[in-house]
Amino acid sequence: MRKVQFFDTTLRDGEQSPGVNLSAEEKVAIALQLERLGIHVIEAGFAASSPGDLDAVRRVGEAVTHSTVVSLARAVPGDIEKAREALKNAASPGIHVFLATSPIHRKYKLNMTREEVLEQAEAAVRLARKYFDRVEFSMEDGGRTEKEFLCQVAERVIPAGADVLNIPDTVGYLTPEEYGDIFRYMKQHVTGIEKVKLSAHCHDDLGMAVANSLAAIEAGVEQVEGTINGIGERAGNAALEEVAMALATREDHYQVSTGLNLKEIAKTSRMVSKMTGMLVPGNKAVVGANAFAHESGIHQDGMLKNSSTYEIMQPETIGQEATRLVLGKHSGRHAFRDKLKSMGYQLTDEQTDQLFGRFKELTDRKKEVEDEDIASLVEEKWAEETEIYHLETVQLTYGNQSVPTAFIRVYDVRNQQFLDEAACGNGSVDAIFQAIDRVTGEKAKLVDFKIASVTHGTDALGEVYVKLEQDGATVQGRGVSTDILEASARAYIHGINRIVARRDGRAARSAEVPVGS
Ligand SMILES: CC(=O)SCCNC(=O)CCNC(=O)[C@H](O)C(C)(C)COP(=O)(O)OP(=O)(O)OC[C@H]1O[C@@H](n2cnc3c(N)ncnc32)[C@H](O)[C@@H]1OP(=O)(O)O
Ligand SMILES: CC(C)C(=O)C(=O)O
Repeated sequence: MRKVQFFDTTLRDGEQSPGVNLSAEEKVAIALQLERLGIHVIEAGFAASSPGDLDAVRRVGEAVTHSTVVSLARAVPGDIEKAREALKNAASPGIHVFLATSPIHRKYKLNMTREEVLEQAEAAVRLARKYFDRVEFSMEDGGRTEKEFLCQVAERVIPAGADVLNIPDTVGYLTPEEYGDIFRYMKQHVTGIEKVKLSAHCHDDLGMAVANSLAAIEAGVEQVEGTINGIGERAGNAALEEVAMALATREDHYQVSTGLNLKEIAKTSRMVSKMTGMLVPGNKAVVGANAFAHESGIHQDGMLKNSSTYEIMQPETIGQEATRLVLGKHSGRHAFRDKLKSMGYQLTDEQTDQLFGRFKELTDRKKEVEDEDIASLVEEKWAEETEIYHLETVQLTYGNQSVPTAFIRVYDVRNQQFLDEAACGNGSVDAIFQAIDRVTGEKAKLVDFKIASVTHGTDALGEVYVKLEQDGATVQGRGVSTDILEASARAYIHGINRIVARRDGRAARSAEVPVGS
């Protein structure tokens, strides 16, 4: 199978992302991880850009042992000398010389004629070749350059010593077909093209960087350039992890091998995100947090039956934790049952169905249902099975100028009737507890009261614990709700139910409690 090598420029073009500034230590750490990933060429920086970057390029060059380490350089002797100085002790050094070739760049940026560009490109490559065994030459803004001029530049730099010829789509302007055509055209028209590797370097201004890179590979390039997580100047570069996974997953189509250690992808992505401070969006292909997460019931059911129904690649392939079935608004019974089972609950079909209804109600109020939410639902259900008074309504009147008043309606399970009462209190919770005492006819002493958040966010479930005492015996009560006052009422009634059950000799059926593992 044809081989395609990966050129990573996270440490150079990636660092050109606004706000990103990597220390030499960080560059070395990322470079060593890129080497573990099997990246063939690592662009460590732009030695002439600052003494700090020269030092970083030097340190990367000396730390990395297998991959080739290159420095970027403009087509001027000063930059080439700096790259040479930075990489003189590198195990496998190289240089990446560039000069813009497009009419726009020639006219407005460089103020150079075509002939001047040809001469400067050739001279720079000739000098670079004196110092380096591996010389890459890039025709900046090649994507917007006249095709026959690209060929003329190529025919000047190849004899001067370039061994890699890169045609970047610097401003992310081309369509995949147009980009592929450039390489096909050059292969047909450049004398000596077989002596060099052709390379693709794409930017993502129109969201086509990965598609363009793949089109270039189809057109026969042997090297693809990009960055981890697609970071880089403006909208960024081609995301190498996406290119790698497209080639691996669709090997049947592309028919190329990369030799990359794909299992290192997730780790590399996390490291780059952490060190650059550039967060990976959840829906990002391959490495986003949701790339292997399934939320909807129909998909989750399919996944549980066979993962190939909704996954074209496995998270393990990129060294990622297993697929996540996220329980939420769109989940169905299969996924819910699977979750209960994985948490160690053994419930009857009837219990599961009843809980599923509540779970659906909860998902209308809460975006993502976590394991703790499920545990709370199950425990709440069990509490109800031992229930004597069931809370129907809690209603509060509160104002900073008035006495808090609570109205409580409970269902008396034994006598099958609704009971109403109201009471005032020192505060909202006190008013609720006093109204519950009245409606149940019980009098309990509150000895402890704790509030905890079960899950995260403003829509989190709140959990209230109470400890009640009556006639020297204490019981605990627990209530859960997205509203903390409702959770308080539930906890208190739970405690009262236990007091009554105990007094009436009705042993709480705690032995039957399904327990989470
Ligand atoms: C497409 C790319 O990503 S290219 C890489 C872009 N990366 C960077 O620019 C990051 C590092 N850059 C830097 O630190 C600085 O720009 C430096 C140190 C390289 C140069 O700084 P300065 O000397 O102050 O020049 P400045 O950046 O303002 O302007 C660039 C100069 O280089 C010239 N130039 C641009 N590209 C090239 C090139 N490939 N070869 C030769 N000269 C070039 C410009 O025409 C301009 O020259 P002028 O001063 O005669 O008008
Ligand atoms: C230096 C070149 C390859 C570049 O980064 C670009 O054109 O985007």
